[in-house]
Amino acid sequence: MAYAIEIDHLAFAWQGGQLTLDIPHWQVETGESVLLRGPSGSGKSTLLSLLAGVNLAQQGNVSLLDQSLSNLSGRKRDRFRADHIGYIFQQFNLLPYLSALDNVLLATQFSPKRRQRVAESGQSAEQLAIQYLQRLGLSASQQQQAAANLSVGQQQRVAAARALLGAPELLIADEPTSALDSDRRDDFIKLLLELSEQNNTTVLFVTHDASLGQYFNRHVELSDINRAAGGSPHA
Ligand SMILES: Nc1ncnc2c1ncn2[C@@H]1O[C@H](COP(=O)(O)OP(=O)(O)OP(=O)(O)O)[C@@H](O)[C@H]1O
Repeated sequence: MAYAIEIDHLAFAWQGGQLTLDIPHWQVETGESVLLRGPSGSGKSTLLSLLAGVNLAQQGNVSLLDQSLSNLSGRKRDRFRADHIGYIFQQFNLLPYLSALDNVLLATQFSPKRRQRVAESGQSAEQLAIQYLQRLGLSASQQQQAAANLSVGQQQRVAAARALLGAPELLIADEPTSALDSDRRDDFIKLLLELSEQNNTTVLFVTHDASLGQYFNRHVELSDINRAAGGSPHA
């Protein structure tokens, strides 16, 4: 069985503090869409920072697509991330002065692999980026606007289009729907999953909202896999 995410004996504490994460074992299979839920402060963003290679675990191993992150140098980790993983962070990390469209195109500018996958689709990166933005509900004129001038909900959609462009094997989303009302949020998630499925992208979606579980193959409570949260792990 191939795993998109595999965690073994992971332990992480912020400096000088108690353990935030103590995860004996956890896996996400290739092709799954998984909702990971936990209340505010339970360590979701901390776990994602380890999956993004922004922070490194003090103990244990995190592998993405069968590649152990701790075996890669910082530079190689950046390359691996750009080539294989799409992220939607809580703060979106858009460049404020670039247009929405140019922000989406950044995904391919930093990754030859993603450019290659776009080329294989028979369309240009720009054509695909425009298609994604359109499907996510941004008009042609909004696509040309600087990211800073878009609403928070629109910025979320730009971040989603950027994460998906170039068909990364894995999409990791950190509560990307908090700025949307519930109808729009449900539409956004359905579309995100539909686009991911078209690209054969595995999805890990992190939220505090359990009502979203219905859209995913699997719903996991962080407290069920994380011993540091006080509960005993079932998985
Ligand atoms: N940069 C940091 N430095 C020190 N402690 C941190 C840092 N980031 C998070 N923490 C601590 O780690 C714990 C888990 O926080 P984290 O942000 O991972 O939770 P979360 O589940 O993502 O919460 P939310 O849903 O509110 O985003 C909290 O006690 C928090 O104070």
